[in-house]
Amino acid sequence: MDLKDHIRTVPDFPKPGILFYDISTLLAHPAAWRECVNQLKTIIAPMKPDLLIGIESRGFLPAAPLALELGVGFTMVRKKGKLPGECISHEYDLEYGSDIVQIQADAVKPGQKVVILDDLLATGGTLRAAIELSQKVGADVAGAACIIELLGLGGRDGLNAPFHSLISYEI
Ligand SMILES: O=P(O)(O)OC[C@H]1O[C@H](OP(=O)(O)OP(=O)(O)O)[C@H](O)[C@@H]1O
Ligand SMILES: Nc1ncnc2[nH]cnc12
Repeated sequence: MDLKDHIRTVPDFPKPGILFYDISTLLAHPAAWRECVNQLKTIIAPMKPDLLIGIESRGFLPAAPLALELGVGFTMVRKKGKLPGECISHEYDLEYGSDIVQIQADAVKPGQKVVILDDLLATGGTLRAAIELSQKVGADVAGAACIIELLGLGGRDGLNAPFHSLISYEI
């Protein structure tokens, strides 16, 4: 099965000139979504993670079922102000300005081996921030994976962890 057959592209979303890669159609097709989770499992199981980390919000979608499949916990990296209790923050640069991601302070035990998931890698800024945040709270980041990788933006080059993607597009 070709997962690309189940990714919808939407021109000019969320702004003119952006071609949006929409995984809604993949999620809506149980067999294709099962195949996607299986492919992620094949890549991630050999890393033997203790915990999976999903990046808000579309990263939660592959990370949560995969954690169940692997029999490990799942935790969330979220935008600032969304998580209750004590949180650790990491600020990162955007094209214009900056943003802050957070994780709960007790979400990762020191030295725990984690794998970080998102739906899509573009510039890599979001995943890079999640990797750095995870390392800040003491995680051993064994790897990171996305369903979709947009090539030509150098996204994977700035990542301080082994990176895997299931499908890629030249943009
Ligand atoms: O590699 P980058 O250039 O950082 O872009 C990729 C990020 O952008 C999208 O998230 P978005 O901020 O749209 O949030 P969402 O998942 O809540 O829709 C996507 O889900 C990744 O997290
Ligand atoms: N082109 C794109 N499609 C979907 N999600 C994205 N996140 C960043 N760029 C994106």
